[in-house]
Amino acid sequence: MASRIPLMAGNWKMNLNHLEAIAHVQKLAFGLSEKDFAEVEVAVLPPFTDLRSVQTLVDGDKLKIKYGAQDISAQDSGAYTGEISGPMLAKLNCTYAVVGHSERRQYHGENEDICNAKVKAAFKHGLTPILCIGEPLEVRKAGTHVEHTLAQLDGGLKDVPAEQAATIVIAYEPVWAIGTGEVATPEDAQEVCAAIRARLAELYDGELADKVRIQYGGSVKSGNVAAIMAQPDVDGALVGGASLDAEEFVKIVRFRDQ
Ligand SMILES: O=C(CO)COP(=O)(O)O
Repeated sequence: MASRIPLMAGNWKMNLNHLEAIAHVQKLAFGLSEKDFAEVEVAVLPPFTDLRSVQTLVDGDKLKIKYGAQDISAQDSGAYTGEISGPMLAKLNCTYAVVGHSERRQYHGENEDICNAKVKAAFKHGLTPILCIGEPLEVRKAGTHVEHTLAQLDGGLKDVPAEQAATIVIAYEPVWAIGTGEVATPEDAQEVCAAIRARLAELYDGELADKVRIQYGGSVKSGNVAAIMAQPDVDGALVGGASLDAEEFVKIVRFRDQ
């Protein structure tokens, strides 16, 4: 099995302004050690308006914290009011761009075609997409959560070449577990993450599937992260609410100690 470096990413969603962002990243930098960064990749995903502040801090203090955006436009530039493009994010040295978060799918009508175009836009500009997939509660109840999630994976990766797909991050986020305190059991997370890896092997090949990092997201906290990370196909967490508390996020990064 390939050795996949765990990726702990904090999705701040629409929280923390650009000044609060600086204080928050400073707390993370203070709390995390060289050992943490040697073992785990740590990333923050702030609102667009915070990215410049985060970049300045990370560059100025040579922090090992990575950062990225919560969304990316499918377009490069032009008359797209309110959109932020891949070239703009690349210019800010972003590493990641989240694509297809369930809140974008739900509130902004993002479908598979849009997510696919955004995945391609991220790769085109040297950003790593974190493609979010996962089922709503009614689908889970109907027992078709694996098929539903894999269809989103297929849609997001349509016509994405292997050399790009090998570097993508997939986040399995069951919608019913997001912000609800209702965490999926470690077995639930493993079932779908294993199915995602198996589908990557079908779409590409086993070697590629072995390299791709698959995160779990949905009510991850310091108290449940270790059991989730113990699953063989879970390579990290996409953390919402708990990532807004610096001490808690540091504990999540140190999941091995929990
Ligand atoms: O949506 C999420 C991360 O992208 C998960 O959010 P919570 O951790 O707040 O449930």
